[in-house]
Amino acid sequence: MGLGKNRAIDPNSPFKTGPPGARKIPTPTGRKPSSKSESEALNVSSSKPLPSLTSKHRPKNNCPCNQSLGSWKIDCSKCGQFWHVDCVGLQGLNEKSINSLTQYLCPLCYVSPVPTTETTVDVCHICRNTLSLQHANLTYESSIASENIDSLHQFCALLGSLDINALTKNMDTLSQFDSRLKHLLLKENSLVGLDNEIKTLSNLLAEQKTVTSNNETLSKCISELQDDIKLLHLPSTSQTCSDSSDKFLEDISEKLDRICREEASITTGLEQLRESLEAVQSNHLQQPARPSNVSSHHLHPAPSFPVHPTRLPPSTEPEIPPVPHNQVPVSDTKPEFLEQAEANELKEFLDGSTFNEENGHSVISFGTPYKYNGSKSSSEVPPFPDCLKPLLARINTIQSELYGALYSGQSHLTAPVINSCLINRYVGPDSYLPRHSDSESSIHPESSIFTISLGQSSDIKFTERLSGTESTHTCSDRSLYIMSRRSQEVFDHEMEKGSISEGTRYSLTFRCVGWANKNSTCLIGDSNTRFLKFGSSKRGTFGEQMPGHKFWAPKIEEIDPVSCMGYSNVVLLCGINDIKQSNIRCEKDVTDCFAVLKQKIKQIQMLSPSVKAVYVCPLLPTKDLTLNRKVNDFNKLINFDLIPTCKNVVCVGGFDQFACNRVLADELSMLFDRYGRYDMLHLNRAGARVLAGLIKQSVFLRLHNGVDKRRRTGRVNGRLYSNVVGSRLHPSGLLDGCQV
Ligand SMILES: O=C(O)CCC(=O)C(=O)O
Ligand SMILES: [Fe+2]
Repeated sequence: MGLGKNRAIDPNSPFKTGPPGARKIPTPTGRKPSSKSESEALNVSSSKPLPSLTSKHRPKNNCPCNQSLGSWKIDCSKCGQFWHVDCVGLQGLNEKSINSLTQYLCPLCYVSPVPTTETTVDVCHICRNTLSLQHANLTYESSIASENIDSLHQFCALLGSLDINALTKNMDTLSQFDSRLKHLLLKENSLVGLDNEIKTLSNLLAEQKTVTSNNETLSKCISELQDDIKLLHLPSTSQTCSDSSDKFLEDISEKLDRICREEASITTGLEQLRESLEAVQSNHLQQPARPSNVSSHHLHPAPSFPVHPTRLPPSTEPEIPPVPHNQVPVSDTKPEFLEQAEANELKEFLDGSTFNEENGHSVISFGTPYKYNGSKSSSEVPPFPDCLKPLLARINTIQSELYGALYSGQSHLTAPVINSCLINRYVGPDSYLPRHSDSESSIHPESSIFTISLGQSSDIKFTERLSGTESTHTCSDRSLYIMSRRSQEVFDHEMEKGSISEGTRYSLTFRCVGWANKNSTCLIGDSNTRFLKFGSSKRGTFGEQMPGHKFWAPKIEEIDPVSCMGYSNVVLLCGINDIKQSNIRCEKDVTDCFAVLKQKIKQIQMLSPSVKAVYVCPLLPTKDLTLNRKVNDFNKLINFDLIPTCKNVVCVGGFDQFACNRVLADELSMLFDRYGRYDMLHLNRAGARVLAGLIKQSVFLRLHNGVDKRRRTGRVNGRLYSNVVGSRLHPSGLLDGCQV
């Protein structure tokens, strides 16, 4: 044990000759030096010469202080000289600790390399130790430095021998190879798609042939049938005739059955062929075609709706299970919502107002302008008149109650505020309201539409678009009915001619509208979205130009397509909790997780025609390299399968910023989780800020066709946006899959 070596030695230790002492023998109670000679001896700077430390005749059993101080003695492992522990600055050492020392070098034997004992008889021992330590450090550092210099030399030599030109060329070739590979992969994808389409078409054509031959059989059957009928008409001549007529009837019913079956198969075949041809022509393979006039409000007569959404050929895509939309045409009604007096006052006000003619009825508006297709009113809309204000307040109370019930326990959220009123006037049985839905993107997706009826009662007809199911709601005088904005994605409503008899009906329709709702965003994500907040307050991450709502989906299966209904943008950040499960081992398992995500995206698009684009965030890198391999597999599928094959799906770009040395960057992530464990995958607030910026950037770039209007530039943070979001992630070179 080298304890003595590293201990600072008390410079005041007196070195005096004295009576011998023994280690482990405690001396009587210690005392402070009191005599003049003692205090002089303690002063190293005193002119009095130090005792000769090299004296051969120095008695070793006595501490050189020559005092019998009350402390333990310790002997030097080298020279055997005994010292009081106090004299060598080791106060506090007791018998046990002295015995546990394996080695102790006394101040006389501990030799500092610089300066040497020969030159430093007069040098204080502290200085010797300090210098020795510094020297040791220096030696160590210079030994390392020389090693480093060696490697530096080797590196420089290597650099010198490199042919930089050849290297650059090789890099170019490699990157060309890389892009060709991506191109080929893409091509292969679309070739497979085309191949499948051709197969389906040729199958259908084959069926068509059968159809033609079926047609021939059909006409043959019909003529046989006609013959049979003729025969039946012949007068019966014998008894056997009734038997044979039974037989005839049997034959006929059999033939009729056959005809029905064949006719059904012909119709289906033709229908399929037509659908498929349409799909190929319009290259519109996923979304159910939405008739262009559906969203137009108060303008067109009832359009026809496809009963089935157009599907991809069955061999390429699995059938998408339909999602229950959980919506009803009318979510609530209140029969006598208005008091008679209030109703009379309102009627009087409306009878004296000037309305503008529209299709089948006339209108007047108040508050925030509500724009819809076919609207003829000017953009100058008067504020709410005093007689409508109490009604508006009552409706807002109901709106906040509805919102509160929908998002109970989330008191930080603010309910939509009803701010617009459109009043329709219908006069007599010729008046009507064309089939439409109130699905304008300016209407708050989480709000409801409130309609109060005054005067003649009438029927409002609702049609579920996909199934064609119809229902009717009767609106009596002074009543209120409520429709959710979400329900507008799946139901149309109209008032048919003849719905009211002679007289006038007013309908006062209240909505929450605003220009920013056109960019309403539904963010569905896992724990890495926890710091993201909608709202224009200081703490909001997306600002007032991008209002929205956050929904929690830790796993892909928990993404609820219903929550997206009525939003313009859907942002998805989900999947890491799926692929990190221990049963997800190989690429195929990751592909299965991805397939669920793809299916969810299609369901969202099928369910909600308002959704203009689905923005998919690639999975963030984690700090686990093994997990990152699965992350890469998943992200590859997003870029090489999802984006090229799905319309209106955008990959949020710029995620390479989150990685440093192939793992989630420390400065953007949490170090520890709330249990104090090392956190592998969560962004910290700085990371969340970057994430929000990237999402916002993707949404705004697409919204403005590649120009970031917030900065009035095609550049993002001074970099070309194509470098930030596009080219790196999207192999086809399209702007991150954006198909505006
Ligand atoms: O008159 C009604 O009850 C319906 C009015 C309506 O649908 C509308 O204004 O959008
Ligand atoms: Fe409407």
